[in-house]
Order: sequence, then structure tokens, then C-alpha cells
Amino acid sequence: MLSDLAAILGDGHRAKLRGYLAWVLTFGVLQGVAAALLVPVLRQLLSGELSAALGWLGVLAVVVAAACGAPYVQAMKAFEVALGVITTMHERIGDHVGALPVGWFTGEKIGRLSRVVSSGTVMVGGLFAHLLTPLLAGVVTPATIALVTFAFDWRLAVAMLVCAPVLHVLFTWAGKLVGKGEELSDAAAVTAANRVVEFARQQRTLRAFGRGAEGHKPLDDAITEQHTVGRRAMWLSVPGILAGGFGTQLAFTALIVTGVVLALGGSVDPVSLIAVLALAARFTGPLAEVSALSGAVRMAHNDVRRITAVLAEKPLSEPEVPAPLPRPGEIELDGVSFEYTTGKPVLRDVSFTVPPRTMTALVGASGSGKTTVTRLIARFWDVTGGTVRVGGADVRDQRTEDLMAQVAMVFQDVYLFDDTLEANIRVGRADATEAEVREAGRLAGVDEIVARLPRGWASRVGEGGTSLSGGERQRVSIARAILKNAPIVLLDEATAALDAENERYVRDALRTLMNRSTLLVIAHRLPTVVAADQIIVLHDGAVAERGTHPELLAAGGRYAAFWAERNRAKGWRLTVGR
Ligand SMILES: Nc1ncnc2c1ncn2[C@@H]1O[C@H](COP(=O)(O)OP(=O)(O)OP(=O)(O)O)[C@@H](O)[C@H]1O
Repeated sequence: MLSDLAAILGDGHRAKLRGYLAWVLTFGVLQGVAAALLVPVLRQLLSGELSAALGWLGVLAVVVAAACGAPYVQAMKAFEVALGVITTMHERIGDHVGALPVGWFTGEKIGRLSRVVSSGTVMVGGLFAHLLTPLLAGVVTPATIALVTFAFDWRLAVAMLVCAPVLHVLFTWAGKLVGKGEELSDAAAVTAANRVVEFARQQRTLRAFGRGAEGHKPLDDAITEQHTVGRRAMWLSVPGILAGGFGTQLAFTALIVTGVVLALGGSVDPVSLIAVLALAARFTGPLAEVSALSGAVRMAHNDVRRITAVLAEKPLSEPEVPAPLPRPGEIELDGVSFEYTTGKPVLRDVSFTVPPRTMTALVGASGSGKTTVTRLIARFWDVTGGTVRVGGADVRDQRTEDLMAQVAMVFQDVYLFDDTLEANIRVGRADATEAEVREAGRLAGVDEIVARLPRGWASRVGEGGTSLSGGERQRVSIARAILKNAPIVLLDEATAALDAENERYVRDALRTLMNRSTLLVIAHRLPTVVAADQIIVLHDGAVAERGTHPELLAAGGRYAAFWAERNRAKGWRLTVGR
């Protein structure tokens, strides 16, 4: 575990870690020597040799004084190391997670990450602050006692050394059982926590279906499972805990019996026997503590492993030297295939080019892969096969910041921060002037929202933008994209969020964006499709057709059938155009 930790912490912490360990070892040895010194002290006292006893007492006093000072220094070092470890782990996890593909951030992974960052790192820090000191001292002190005992009675020392491996096996077994139980409970706790968050977030949906007050089955199930697993984990740990305690008592009894047998055989005098018994008690005391702590240490080790697992997740590769961008504003998919789950292709051999400052509409049935195409352009995932080029260069040969500087996104799941409208638009470009922010807001129709709200531009939007409607949120998102003024805009028209008024703003904004950027639009409205320079029809993850609206209608293929069906169902909003 310590080598795992050293690998997480890096070179900067090695010296501090070594300093701390040196103090813990010193403390353990001093305690062992102090315990062993009881033998000559008691021997001399009980045999009436006062002056010799005083000499040994003097030595004992010096060792005890040193053993009392050592914990203070070592506790200071332990807390220093613990705080450093927590901070470093937070920094390393933060840096690493920031470089992972966006696709990594699923609900389950986010739940685990938040647990690892909060309780996991604190548990590992606590390892230094509270656990390692008694644990290491609990091993070093008895080892010192056993070695020093050779000077008084080699047979008793051998008895002590025989106990050690037996106890080691027992404690390791006990720790493993506790660790296994903790792994089970941790998985159940993460699931339950995710379900609680889901339950809280989905209150509107649940209430809409009359399920707000009564239980939510997935949550109930997760809590019941957590309870069941908790009981199983408890029962799993009990035998180990009992065996650890029992083993320690057994070792103590074995040492006493050895001492008594030696005394009865006449090879140890009664005075030495008393001293030896005191030594046996001091030998097993720290071991009992090790037994009690072995489970907690195993749990901390599990946390170290979970942190290592997060740090082992493969980040997006970043080139040392970014590739030049020979064709600014151009998007090209060249034989792209992709699968979220191995063996389940979502895109197959998709190829198309969006020339600079043109508009391409992506259409296709739900699940045909439209959103996935835009995600690959923004490199939320890396392609499984083929190449995505932005600005003429493979996205994998570009630094994330360079790629993101070229692309603005307006997606269905717009996230607004719990801040003012103005601050939310400024996310598009942090150094924009107030006039630029307001102009972008005006072009996207946000000024109309501002005019209705009592605090105007300074109105807060609530967490995730909950105080705005879906269409209003989308307008803020469009304003961000306009403000960013990126060469490429990826936009999802998101029919659900659009009433007639919002639709008008989206159309106007599209016109603004069209004049200055390359547009790839997941199109749901006929005017967008008709205005597009090129329409790509996706079917089951492949390009089924490509052309302009009149060309595709004339071809009488999938698009023409799709259009006729939508037209019949009035799915295309032909009437809203001004
Ligand atoms: N994060 C994900 N993990 C696994 N599968 C996914 C993920 N996102 C999408 N998919 C699957 O990939 C396929 C294509 O989804 P995608 O969202 O790209 O389609 P779409 O054409 O945009 O659909 P819609 O119009 O309904 O938004 C679907 O079968 C979907 O279930």
C-alpha cells in the first residue's frame, strides 16, 4: 500500500514520507526498549539489589523520556504528511480528470469520483494521521521486545518469534475479510448515492406521473441492497475480528505458559518469571492494537486502489507540438466508425466534408447517430476507426484548448451555472467586453428575457438554469456561441425546447452565425434544412444520402420519404416561418 501511495504522491512527498516513517520506527523501538528494560529493573528490585536497580531505573527513565517526546514530533509529522497527502491527491485527481474524455463522465463514474475525492482521500490522509503510527509501532515494539528478550532468555524470545508469523497470518486474513466487506458496501453506497441524486433531480418527472411522494423503486431497491450488503459485510468481518483478538490472547497465554514451564523446570528463577510475565504483557499489548486496526488499514488500502484506478484511466492524448490548421473552419469526417460499447457500432464508415462558412444539416431518425457525430467533432470521445479533421488537422493532433477555440456548441442539454444571465453568456468568452456580451444576448433574443426579469442582466438563473424555460436556456446557449465567435458552430435545434417565439430567435441566430461560421446543425425544422448547403441523411449510423433539399426530394429516396411523412404529420413546422 505504501508503494502504491508513493506512486500516487510522486517524488515531492518521498522525503517527508521517509522522515515520518523514521520517526514512527524510532518511537516503536524506544517503546520496545523501555518495555524490555523492565526485566533488569524488576529483577534487581525483587532481589533487593537497590543500587543496581537504580542504575537500570536511570537508563529506563532516559528511554521513557525519549519515548514520550517522540510521539509529539511524530504526531506533528503525521498531520503534516496527512494534509500534504490529501492536497496532493486532490490536485492529481483534478489534473487527471480534467484531461479525460468527456464520455468518461457517466452518472456512475461521477458518483464514484465524488466519493473518491471526498471520503476516499480523507480516509487515506487519516491513515497517516491516525492509523499508521499505532500500526507500525504495534509491529516494531513487539519485534524490539522479542530481540531484546534474547539478552535475558533465548527460549522466551524464540516463543515470541514463533507467535509472530501465526499472528501475521491471522491479522492478514482478518484484514482481508474486512476489506472485502468494505468493497461490497462501497459499491452499494455509490449506487444508493447516485439513486438519491437521481431521485432529487427527477422530482418534476416523478411528480408529473404522480410519483413524487411515494417511494421511487430504483431508490428503494438501492437502499434495501445497501442495507443487505451492509449486514453481509458486518458478518463477513466478525470472524476475522474475533480471530484476531483470540489469536492475541492465545499468544499471551502461550508466553505465560512458556515462562511458567521454564520456572517449574528450574531454569528461570521466580523473580525473573515476574519480569518475564510483564514482558509478555508488553509484547502482546501492541499486537492487540494491530489486530483492531488491520481492518481499517485494509479499508484505506481499498481507497488507495480506487484513487489509483481513477489515475489509471486513459486521458486524451495531447500532442507535444500541435498540428497546423491548413483549412480553418472546415470539418471533415473520413471513414469514421465509432462504438460506445465494444461490439455495438453506432457509426459506420461515415465520410463527409463541411466546407468553411457553409451550413450542413444532419437529419435522420432518432438514434441514427446525429449527436454522436457532433460529439466526435468536439472530441468528447475518440473515434474507433477513421479520422475526424477540424480546420484540416486530425483532432487527435490538436491540443484540447486549440480544438475548443475553433468550436462552439449549442446542445439540447444546455447547462447554465447558478449565476447571472450576463455571467452565463460570458462563459462563451471570458474577456469579452460588457457591450459584446449584450450584443450577443441581443442577437440570440436574451435581451427579451432580460427585459421581463426585475434584476435584468443581473438576474440569477438558478442551478442548471432552472428558473428559465428550455427555449430560454437555449437562447442563452446560442448567445454564448455567438460571443465565442468560433469558426465552427455545432448546433442541435432540439424541437422539444422550441415554441414559436423561441424558434424565431433560433432562426435569427442561425442567420447571424451563418454569416461568420461553419455550421453543422442537427436539423428538426424545414427552413433550416431548405437553407442548408448540404443535407446529410444518417440511417443506422451510416450516411444514407447527401445533397441539397431539392436534390434529395428529386432522388425520391429515404429523405423524400422522411420529408413526406413529416409533412403529413405536420412534424415540420412549415407555418412558423416569418
Ligand atoms: N453515452 C452513450 N453510451 C452508450 N450508447 C450511447 C450513448 N449515447 C448514445 N448512445 C447510443 O448511440 C446511438 C446513437 O445515438 P445518438 O444520440 O447519436 O443518436 P441521435 O440520432 O442523435 O438521436 P436523437 O435524435 O434521438 O437525439 C443510439 O443507439 C444511442 O442509444
